[in-house]
Amino acid sequence: MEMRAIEDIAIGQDLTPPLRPLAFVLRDSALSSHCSACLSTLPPPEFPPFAPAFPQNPYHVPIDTPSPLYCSPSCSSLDSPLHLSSGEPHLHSLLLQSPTSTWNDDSSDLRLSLRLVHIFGKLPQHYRFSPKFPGSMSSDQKNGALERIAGLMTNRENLLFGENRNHQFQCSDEGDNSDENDENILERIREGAKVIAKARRMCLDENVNVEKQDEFVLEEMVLCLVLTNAVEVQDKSGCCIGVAVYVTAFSWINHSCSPNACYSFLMGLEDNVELPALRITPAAKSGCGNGYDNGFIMEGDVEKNGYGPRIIVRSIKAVNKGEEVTIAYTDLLQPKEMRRAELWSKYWFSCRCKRCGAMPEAYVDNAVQALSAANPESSDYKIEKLMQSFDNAVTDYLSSGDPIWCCKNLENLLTHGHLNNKTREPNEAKSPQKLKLHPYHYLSLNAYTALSSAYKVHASDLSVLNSDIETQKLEAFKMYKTSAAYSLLLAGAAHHLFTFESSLVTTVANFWMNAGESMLNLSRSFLWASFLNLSPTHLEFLSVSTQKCNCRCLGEECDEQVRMYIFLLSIHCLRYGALFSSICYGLSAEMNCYTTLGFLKEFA
Ligand SMILES: C[S@@+](CC[C@H](N)C(=O)[O-])C[C@H]1O[C@@H](n2cnc3c(N)ncnc32)[C@H](O)[C@@H]1O
Repeated sequence: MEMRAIEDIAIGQDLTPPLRPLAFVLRDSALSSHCSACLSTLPPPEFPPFAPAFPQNPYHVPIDTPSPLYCSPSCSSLDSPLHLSSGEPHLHSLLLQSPTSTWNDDSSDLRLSLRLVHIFGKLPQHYRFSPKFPGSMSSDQKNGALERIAGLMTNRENLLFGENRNHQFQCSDEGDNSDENDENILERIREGAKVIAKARRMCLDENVNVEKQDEFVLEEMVLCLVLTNAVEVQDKSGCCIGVAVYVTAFSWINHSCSPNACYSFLMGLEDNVELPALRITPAAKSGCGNGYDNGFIMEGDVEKNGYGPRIIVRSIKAVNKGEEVTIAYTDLLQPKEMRRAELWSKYWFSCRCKRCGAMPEAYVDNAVQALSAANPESSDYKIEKLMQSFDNAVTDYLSSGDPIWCCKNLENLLTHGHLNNKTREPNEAKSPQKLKLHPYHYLSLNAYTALSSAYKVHASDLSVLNSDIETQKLEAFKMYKTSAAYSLLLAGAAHHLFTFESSLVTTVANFWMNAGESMLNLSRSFLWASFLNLSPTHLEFLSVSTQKCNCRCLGEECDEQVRMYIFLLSIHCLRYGALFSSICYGLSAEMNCYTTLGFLKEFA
């Protein structure tokens, strides 16, 4: 199934109204920090949020389990009934009985499945299960009709029995360790489905002995449907806080590595008064009778949840009438093999989009793997080692929180490309253990992102912890500058790639906004005061900026000027970012930027 434009559509247009999810849940990690109904951030624990406290309370959840929390009684009354009646409260104790289960890391897919089993049970019969689905894609027809619930593909045949794998392995390289992966996913789904079935039976007070596979087929189907259709819900800062499954108007949109549409979320409970029309339609709809025949359902067709993060799809390229509308399921700045590996491990399909099939390879795919002119060719072995070193530096930073060590390591890798001395290529006596990357290389781009963040974190730690010590303030100031410089470099490098692959617009929008905000914060920093009142011991640092100044001003005035230039540059980056954001997210994104700029007027 695929979705097509019903008319010619210009760039930067809404393709759907904001669609409510069929069901959604928070990730385990966000359960204690966000409201489970409206997803707003909860106050810190000293001021307990609206925790269900007493058994007689209607929003009570019998808990020794990580339970949902709500920001208000109304949010609790919206979400608690579904939470309780789906069997979710029993899930945690069941998972505790199998401490080695991989579902213990995050149970959100299981919780989402439980909610969907409950919701699907209430759908009219014709939506529930369509083994003979009339509108399957032609490649699927070879393998027989697909299993669907409420029109949504379960993909169970593929995930569990690998019916489509033979075809997929022919056109992908992901099959190297496929046997092991196949076993893992099979076991994981079987185990997850059993737990869902048990939680459900406990809730219904039925016999919980679920051992034979045919006793949990429905649960398997729904869990596979979640793995195939669920979308990660991100907050404003891009953090994944939840997962949701949407109606077919969204879920039938296929992936492309060069998509013509993107999506974003609207949080909160309020509904828009004027809703944009749905401008896409299922490809198989014409000739298949009405929408019910092919399972195409809009949110109004099912019992309305009335809450949850709404999703909107927007065009990021002009789309012709009848053209397929596609979105990205993965990070488009990754090289082809990484995208394919991720799509395979997460969704179990081999991408058949034009960018993946392009011969010769698209410029962007070459660029994100480019090595510097010093070593234009190098073995995969060395690149893998370098990749590991980058990963280690970032992982160490995320786990130990030592930004300085991370920055040193990453800069060393970027500048010198040093590999661990012990790392030798097999059968190679003494290879020069260096590998320098091009600034567009995906590892460089990831490193700039990490460096920008790590410098900012360290600068903020320094300025808070040692706010009275002049040298520390100066150090913090330098770090803010370095962080801003890396975010600008990142925006510039990604922008170059965007000029060749316009679907990277969402990425560059975020990078330009980040660069603008970083420089804005730098120009507004109170640390300028200490920079301007430097003692003679710091003159060396001061001279770097004054030497470059052609005006005949005094050092202090000159620094004020530098500050103003940074400020002006930040405005340009923010405006540029806002322009791109308005394509991806609509006018509200642009307005947000101008609100920031409105504030800037006072500052100027
Ligand atoms: C969320 S569904 C999209 C709608 C789906 N085509 C359907 O018929 O319901 C995701 C599934 O669609 C298929 N799919 C999506 N994009 C694809 C692509 N670029 N190449 C191959 N298969 C794709 C895969 O089977 C994937 O698991």
